[in-house]
Amino acid sequence: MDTIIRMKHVSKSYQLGLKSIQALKNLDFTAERGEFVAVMGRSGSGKSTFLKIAGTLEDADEGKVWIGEKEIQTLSRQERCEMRQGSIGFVFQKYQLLQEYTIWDNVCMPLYIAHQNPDRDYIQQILERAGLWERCMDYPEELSGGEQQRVAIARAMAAKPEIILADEPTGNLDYRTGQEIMRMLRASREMYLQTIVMVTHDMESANYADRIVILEDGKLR
Ligand SMILES: Nc1ncnc2c1ncn2[C@@H]1O[C@H](COP(=O)(O)OP(=O)(O)OP(=O)(O)O)[C@@H](O)[C@H]1O
Repeated sequence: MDTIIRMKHVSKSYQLGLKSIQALKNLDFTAERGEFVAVMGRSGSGKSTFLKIAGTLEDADEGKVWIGEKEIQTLSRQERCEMRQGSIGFVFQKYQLLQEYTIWDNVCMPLYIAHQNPDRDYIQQILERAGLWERCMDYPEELSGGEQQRVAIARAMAAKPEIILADEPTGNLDYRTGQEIMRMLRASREMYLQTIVMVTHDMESANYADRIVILEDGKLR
């Protein structure tokens, strides 16, 4: 097995005034290269916190996280940022596209931020696979919710990351459009051998994954 994400004994609390909220408690998790994992759990069970820590957007209070061979806690801020830009693509429930930029520029944005030149053939390929090549000079507000989420997935893939982390990617979409998004995620995993970790409330979406884990009491089972 080739482990790409490993989390060991991870704990995370938030301080709200005098109150401490424990979101994750001694959590262990591994994802193998090419695996598609769905994370479910009731509201407030820590799913987004888990994804942010796996994606190195937030630090754990305790425990360790590895992305490939790299132990995150040992990296400098700059190294961590470069690792994230190169290895991890994010998809959010609310798409988070930049309205004043075209679809093409939205998809290329992670590369512009990392001062890299887009691989134009590859970007065209992922836009074609997303069914959006003809729309690439349009703006996000001219697209439907499902189309915007397909742009967000293409954007997550722009830097050819090994890992895609998706937080409720179908949460804003109707059933049929949600299924389209899941098929797109699954197909891109098969084409580019990415690891996908997806938080969802929706059992239909979770069924596209190879494995479903449940977050409960700050731990996965
Ligand atoms: N920045 C923060 N400050 C304070 N508390 C927070 C913060 N982020 C999360 N929490 C708390 O941590 C717990 C876990 O939150 P998290 O967003 O990870 O849950 P979730 O399972 O993703 O929830 P949902 O399904 O409703 O999106 C919740 O009790 C939440 O209120």
